[in-house]
Amino acid sequence: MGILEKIEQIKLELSRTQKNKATEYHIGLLKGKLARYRRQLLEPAAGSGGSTGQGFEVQKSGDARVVLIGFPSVGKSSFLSKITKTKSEVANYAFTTLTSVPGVLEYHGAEIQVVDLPGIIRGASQGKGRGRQVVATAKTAELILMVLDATKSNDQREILEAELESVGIRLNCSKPNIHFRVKKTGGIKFNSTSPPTYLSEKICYAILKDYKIHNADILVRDPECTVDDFIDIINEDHITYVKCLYVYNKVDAVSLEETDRLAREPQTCVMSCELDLGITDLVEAIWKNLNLTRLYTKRRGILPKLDDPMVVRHDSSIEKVCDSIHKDFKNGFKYALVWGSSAKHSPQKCGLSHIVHDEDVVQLVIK
Ligand SMILES: Nc1nc2c(ncn2[C@@H]2O[C@H](COP(=O)(O)OP(=O)(O)OP(=O)(O)O)[C@@H](O)[C@H]2O)c(=O)[nH]1
Repeated sequence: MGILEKIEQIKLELSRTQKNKATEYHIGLLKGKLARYRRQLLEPAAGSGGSTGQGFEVQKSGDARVVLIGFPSVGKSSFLSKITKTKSEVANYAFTTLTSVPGVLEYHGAEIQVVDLPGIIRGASQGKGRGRQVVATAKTAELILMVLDATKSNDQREILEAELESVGIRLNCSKPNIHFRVKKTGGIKFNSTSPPTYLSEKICYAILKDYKIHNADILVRDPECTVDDFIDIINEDHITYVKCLYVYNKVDAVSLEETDRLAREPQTCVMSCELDLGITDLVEAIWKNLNLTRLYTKRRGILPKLDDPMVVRHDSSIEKVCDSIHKDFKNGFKYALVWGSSAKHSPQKCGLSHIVHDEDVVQLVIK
């Protein structure tokens, strides 16, 4: 039996099994197996080089990457052509976007790469080479924009969420608070800081046995952790936690009440590409969600260039700043002078571990 059939069989069994206390052990085991097969499906077959020739690859560039995911004809190309310099083909028939069209959004001095992913993740959960690369691209994004059609039912969102979930992409959540370490000897040790509500030692042992892991330390630090969380932790290398903004387009075609209702949902923006509504608010929401830090670098005795910031990730240290200038830069580093909200006094003399804030001014002093 191929992996795809095995996956289908487990999904069928899961849908047929009633959820209750008596079946939770069985369900947990099935979920563990499902995650294992899905992982295998996404791993490139040995010798294939991970590609089928009709590859999909977009070089990462700029300060951050945003990917657009959505069903055909929801308006992804229209949106992309509004916010970026790249012109992409717009047509009123499905599947215009056959290959990816990367564009660059310039905002607050940052260059944000926006990639329109071809189709949805469909192919990937079927183990197709191209779909696999689409998933890999989505996993390198700092933000996913799920573009939805406000005139259609919410099924579109549920289908996309399930697709992303099945390829190991977790939206708007953080890694479960479980410490897990595989060891060479010593058997399996299960501990928790307070009694877990949903996880049991028995189910963790059974799942690990199925994964052929016989020696490991488990420490559950959050009592609300579930079996799904535990499975994510043992498959950690294949799971990516990404922020997602839900974007409802075509609100010109729905009532004001409906637009208002959608706009009030968490992590949601509404827009109409046709009427040019909500686009600037969405761009601002993208910026806020990316949480980038702008730094103005200066030389001694010269005012900083306020129109040309250097952009680094949130919570970056001076070391990261040096690395983004040049990989050897920190070898010659002596100290940094920092002005702005991260400095206790202006300027503060800082070392490599100092964490910078948005709009700080930094002067790097080298030996
Ligand atoms: N009413 C309305 N129609 C829109 C809006 N934005 C886009 N459309 C229409 O929707 C159709 C699809 O737009 P595209 O931008 O090509 O959609 P897409 O998601 O890129 O589609 P694919 O390339 O097939 O994936 C076009 O006919 C657009 O004119 C909008 O805000 N309101």
